[in-house]
Amino acid sequence: MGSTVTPITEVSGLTKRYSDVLAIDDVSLSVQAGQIYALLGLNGAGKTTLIRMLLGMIAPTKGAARVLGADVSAGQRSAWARTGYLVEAPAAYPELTVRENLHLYARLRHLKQPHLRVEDIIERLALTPYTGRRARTLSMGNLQRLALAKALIHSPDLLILDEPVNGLDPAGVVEIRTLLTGLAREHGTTVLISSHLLAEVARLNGRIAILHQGRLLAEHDATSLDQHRRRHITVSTRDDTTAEL
Ligand SMILES: Nc1ncnc2c1ncn2[C@@H]1O[C@H](COP(=O)(O)OP(=O)(O)OP(=O)(O)O)[C@@H](O)[C@H]1O
Repeated sequence: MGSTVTPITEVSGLTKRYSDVLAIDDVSLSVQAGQIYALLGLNGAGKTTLIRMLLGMIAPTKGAARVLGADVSAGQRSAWARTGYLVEAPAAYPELTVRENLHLYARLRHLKQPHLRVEDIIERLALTPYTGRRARTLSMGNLQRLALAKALIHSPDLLILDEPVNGLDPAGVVEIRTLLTGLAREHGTTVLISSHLLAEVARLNGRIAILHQGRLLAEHDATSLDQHRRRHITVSTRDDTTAEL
């Protein structure tokens, strides 16, 4: 038996141009099963653009991306059933309660035993006190939790999260970190996450890809980043100053 392991996500020469802006510039990377892979970059680095291409929401200008065996760059949609995602602002049906929203998502995903899944995910995302609240009355942090619950409701093999801790208080950030590392460790879930916070992604103990002005500058294992480098990784910004990520 061969021991070749197919990456969960494989990106090769991926490029996205918006008229004169090269949002993603010839990016190649691969994400292995069960890995936590963080895209780290400043505002405008291209994180959301890359994630949207991986989800098949936008087509690349050039290059290829395969996700869970599907050629998403060519419009194949088969990865959707095994992928959970959260991209940009969390969205929910504003007039439905937290529980009603989750039941709706469970139906959209054709889940068996939707009631059990909904109750389980409510507990795991600490949404129990809010189940009867309409989504429009939730705080930003709890709306973010609801969006994560939606992303996880079908126990996906791959979780793609664009800045998932935005809007969460410090305790919420720790909860989400614990949830993500637990999913990867105990369930083998692959997590692809974007962030502009180096300290936060370093704590996930996965692989970190530094994205800047659309280019993938470097990849590091979080464990190999010592405290000094964690504090001092800087990149040149467009105006030639440096900024800490
Ligand atoms: N639809 C679009 N039309 C034109 N330019 C776009 C479009 N979407 C993104 N861009 C540009 O592409 C670049 C990358 O944007 P992107 O949103 O991917 O970055 P980001 O790293 O996710 O930033 P942020 O952290 O602020 O969300 C930016 O210069 C942005 O202005």
